[in-house]
Amino acid sequence: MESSTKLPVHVCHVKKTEMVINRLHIFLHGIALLALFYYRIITFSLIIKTKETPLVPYLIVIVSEIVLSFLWVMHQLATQWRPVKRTVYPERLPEDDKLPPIDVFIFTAHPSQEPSLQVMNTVLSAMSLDYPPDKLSVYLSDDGGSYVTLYAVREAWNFARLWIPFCRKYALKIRCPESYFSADVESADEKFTGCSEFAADRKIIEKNYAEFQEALEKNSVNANASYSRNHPSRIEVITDEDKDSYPKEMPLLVYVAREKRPDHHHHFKAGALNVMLRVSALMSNAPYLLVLDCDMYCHDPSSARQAMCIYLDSEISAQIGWVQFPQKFHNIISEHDIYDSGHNSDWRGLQGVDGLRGPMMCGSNFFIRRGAIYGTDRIQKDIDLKQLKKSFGSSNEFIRSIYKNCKLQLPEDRLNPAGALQNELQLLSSCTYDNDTEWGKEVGYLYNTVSEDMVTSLVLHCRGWTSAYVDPARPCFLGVCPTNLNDMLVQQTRWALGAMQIALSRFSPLIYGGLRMSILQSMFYAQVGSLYVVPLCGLAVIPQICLLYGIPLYPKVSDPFFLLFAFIFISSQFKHVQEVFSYGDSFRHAIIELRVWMMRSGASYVYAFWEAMMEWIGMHKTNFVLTGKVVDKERAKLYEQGIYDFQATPLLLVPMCSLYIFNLATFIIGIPMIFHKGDELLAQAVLPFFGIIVNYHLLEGMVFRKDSGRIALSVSLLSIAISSVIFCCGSLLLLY
Ligand SMILES: O=c1ccn([C@@H]2O[C@H](COP(=O)(O)OP(=O)(O)O[C@H]3O[C@H](CO)[C@@H](O)[C@H](O)[C@H]3O)[C@@H](O)[C@H]2O)c(=O)[nH]1
Ligand SMILES: [Mn+2]
Repeated sequence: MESSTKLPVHVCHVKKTEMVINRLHIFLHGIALLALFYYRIITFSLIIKTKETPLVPYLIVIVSEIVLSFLWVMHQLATQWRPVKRTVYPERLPEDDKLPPIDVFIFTAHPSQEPSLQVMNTVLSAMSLDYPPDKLSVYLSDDGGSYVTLYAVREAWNFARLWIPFCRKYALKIRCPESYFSADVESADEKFTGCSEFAADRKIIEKNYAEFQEALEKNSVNANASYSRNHPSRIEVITDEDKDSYPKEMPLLVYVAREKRPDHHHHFKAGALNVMLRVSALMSNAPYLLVLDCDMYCHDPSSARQAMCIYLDSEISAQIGWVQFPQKFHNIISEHDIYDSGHNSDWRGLQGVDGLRGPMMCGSNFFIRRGAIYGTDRIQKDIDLKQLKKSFGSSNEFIRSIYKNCKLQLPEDRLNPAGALQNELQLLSSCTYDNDTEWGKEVGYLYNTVSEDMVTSLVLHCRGWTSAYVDPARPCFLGVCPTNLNDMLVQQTRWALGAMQIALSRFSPLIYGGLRMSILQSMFYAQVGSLYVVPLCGLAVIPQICLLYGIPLYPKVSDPFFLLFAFIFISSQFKHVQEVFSYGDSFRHAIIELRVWMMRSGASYVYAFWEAMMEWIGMHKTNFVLTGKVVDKERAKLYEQGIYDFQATPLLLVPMCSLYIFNLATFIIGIPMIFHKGDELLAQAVLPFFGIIVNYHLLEGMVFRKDSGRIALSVSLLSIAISSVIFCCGSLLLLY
């Protein structure tokens, strides 16, 4: 024991080889970019004098190169400067009685878009985490206020009474029932093969699970009708008939539906999170919280202990605000994740930013310190109650809970809240509680964006909190991600919109963050994807038009500067492939990432840019469009075969198809021109050629495919019309 207490619970290694490669690349590529801008300044001043090339297209290309270089600098410096890898040793933690309590928050918003069986699996997996049950409380936030969900959570509690003891008795590695029963038994519990007691227990549980599943399915028939946007709040501790005692082996399970009224803005998930903070403060008030989306279950039951390795590491514990685990997905096929919905590039980036002051919160799968999110460390010692109420709202009980210093002094009637406690809970979950307080502005999760996780992380990092990224070999959490084009683009639109909303707000990363935290860290938040729409014009439209008219925008092949452009292009592609390889992915995956990035730019980023601008000038109100979670068997088949499913809304398809057709047409029509002026126009021919090859699947979808997932003829025709419009408008620019 003596020696084990001396061993570290957590070690952080700098990935030295990668760091050297990254910094060398940043240095060389950075110099090349400086040389490029030198070239552009020289040639631009020449053009002004000679007037041989139209100014406007040339300027658009320069602006595009500036934006692209800006995004490159933000990305490289923030995510590649100091990549690290953490290792944790939960077996070296102190005994269970010394571990701090944890409150788990799970969010669901719609009973039919988020099937209750999936949600309950998340609830059950969280309840069976390998953590002392008296120190674990699980809260389910139901934004749909649905009786279908309430019924499901009660049934889940009944099933948990069997499930949790079973998990503990056999120390199961998989504690999400759905995945346990669908997993290959050999791999799930190989140590018990041949054990008759285990086989008998398992059979009983399996039968009970089947009944539970059936009950939920029956009850879900009216799921859609049970969704409500107009309901009072409802907070219920789930127990059996005997409300006076709570089984010892069971963590507390609480159902929370906050009040919703049609004429109130509910601030999406951030609003729900803030209600959960307040409600849980009166019920269990754990100092640490685990936040989970309803589609993200706990796969490795040791995640809470792994997180505690960071929080209890005395060298860093005082500053650590949150511990983020990656989101990994059980519904993707890694060999052909054709929509890149595993987002491996994002997780690679988090390894990098973890070497600075830590990753952002990614909405789900993170443990956070309650005090950090309240901002309690910023409260002055002599502050009076009136001021506290201005920040935290009118509830005395809630304010008292802050000063209980997260000690568990639980109300006696919490299993069946009535009287004063019930009144307080109703107040704290009412839709007007936030009014005229600091909730959503300075306290709790911040509002006014659909990326509440990003802006809240930014502000907490600015307040001096750090964070840690733990990515063990066995995923701690597994979820569902989009496996069709439509859902992927809708999700990307929301994320890009969120980042753009933040950039246009008072929390604009480079200004707000740059002044308050390390500049490299603030660069992480400044990677605003929707800015890619600018280089999209500069690289996918203007050079192509100029190609047709024989107007060169890049140096001649015989000019030494041509090598510079070639170097920049090749070096960035090679670096990308190197990053993909070092994360353990294939070359094919690198191409998919490139292709998906182009599709996002040609669809999601365009709309996100537009919507954010419209909102900024007050012409539009954004909404949180839930990511699809219901699997359509027909469409799933296409995904399993690695074939793109173009049954997406035409709004998303038309911009990218128009750009594809435009590039294809300009390249083909431009071939004689390339032969005629190859020396001057080679670079301009490479651009459309590259786009056509990388996005060949679009051509397949429009022309060669006959199945139901092809691109509809109407979309192709509309895209041809729009590409002609692009050509005409672009040609007009050549006049200037
Ligand atoms: O008004 C709302 C809207 C959403 N949710 C919940 O928020 C979660 C995330 O929604 P989902 O549709 O699954 O979106 P994703 O795109 O998968 O979510 C990612 O992106 C979100 C920010 O855009 C983050 O909040 C998530 O944690 C992150 O996983 C789900 O549990 C929802 O039930 C609510 O509780 N209330
Ligand atoms: Mn999700």
